[in-house]
Amino acid sequence: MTSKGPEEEHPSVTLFRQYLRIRTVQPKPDYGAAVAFLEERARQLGLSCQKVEVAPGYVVTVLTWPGTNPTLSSILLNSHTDVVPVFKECWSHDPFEAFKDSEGYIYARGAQDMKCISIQYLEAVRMLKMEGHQFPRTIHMTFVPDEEVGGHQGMELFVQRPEFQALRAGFALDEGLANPTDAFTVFYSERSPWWVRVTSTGKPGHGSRFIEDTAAEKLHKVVSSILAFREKEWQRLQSNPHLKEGAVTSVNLTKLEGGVAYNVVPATMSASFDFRVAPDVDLKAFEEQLQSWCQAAGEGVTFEFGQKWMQPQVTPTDDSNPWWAAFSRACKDMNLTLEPEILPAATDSRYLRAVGVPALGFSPMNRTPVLLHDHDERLHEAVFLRGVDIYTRLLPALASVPALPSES
Ligand code: MET
Ligand SMILES: [Zn+2]
Ligand SMILES: [Zn+2]
Repeated sequence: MTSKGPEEEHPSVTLFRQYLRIRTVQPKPDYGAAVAFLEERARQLGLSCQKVEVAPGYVVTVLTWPGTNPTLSSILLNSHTDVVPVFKECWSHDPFEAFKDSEGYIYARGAQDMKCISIQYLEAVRMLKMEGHQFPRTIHMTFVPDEEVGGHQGMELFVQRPEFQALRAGFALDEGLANPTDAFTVFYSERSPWWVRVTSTGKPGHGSRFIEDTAAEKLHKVVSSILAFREKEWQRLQSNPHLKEGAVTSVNLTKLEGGVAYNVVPATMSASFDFRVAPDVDLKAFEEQLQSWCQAAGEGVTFEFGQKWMQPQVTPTDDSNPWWAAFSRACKDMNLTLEPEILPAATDSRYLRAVGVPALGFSPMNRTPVLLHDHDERLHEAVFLRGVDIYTRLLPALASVPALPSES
């Protein structure tokens, strides 16, 4: 598939730009418009469309292309419909206009994360159907809400529903990251998000006095311990060229709260941290470490979790995994270089892997800077169209994986 001049835009690109204009932006996404768009795609493609309301106003939309052998497990192509907020004044173009510049770059929130993939799945299925193909395994496309705020009103609930069981997913594809080089990154695991709020309590009083045991002093100690740990992990990453970012634990101090006035020493202060814990870390020992940092700071220092993922899973990337074998073979046939890695961030794949569905995070965007969540998020239309081609090769391979030992 090649891109065309501005006078005759490729219809897949036009569709992509239409989808980008739907304002599914957190914290108040227009999910209704996205669902209506997807229902219309189902109608155009002749696919069944199921809507599962996992929480009031939170609909998971499932488009299904039945396979010829209903005894086999299915392929699940997942994408989320929401996008993160923007700092509009920092963009070169309106982030919800899907402006395309003269070189073919499409600027929009969601251009990389991950409205491109939703449309690439749909367009690949459309092409394959149009060419008259049919595959043994059923292909389900799931479009889920709420991923960008943790998936708690989306995939986390969906995987517990009977409608999810009924899909009989054997393998899933979900989002990954762009790769600025010629290669494509594929993610077989993720770090566990641990969002931790440390609250320190101490003696209040007049801002002019040397008060002992203040909340601020003790919070400072915890912040220092955690930032020292951050530095240690950063050095470990820097000093070992074999380690990729997802293989070490990261942490950022993301919030500081407390205080009422310059001259009043507050009795309470808190600091919030976004930890991303590497999948090989002993989580029990890690929690004990948090505990001991807080204890070492003094009395009255506690912590609570805003998010605490406890089930890191790894999808095998060797030929013992027939899904990996099919995926990597199809990529090899297309001459794509794959770089398998652990995703530094978190996606809905963690919920799928936790219920036993092997999943790979893959965003078919090479020669593209990683711009998700950034200003001027953009994707070149040629890269987008190449991605459609890539799925038209991956889907036949995955949907034709022969019956597994567990399926016969
Ligand atoms: C930790 S919830 C997931 C939200 C987002 N995908 C992130 O990694 O930050
Ligand atoms: Zn995403
Ligand atoms: Zn995101």
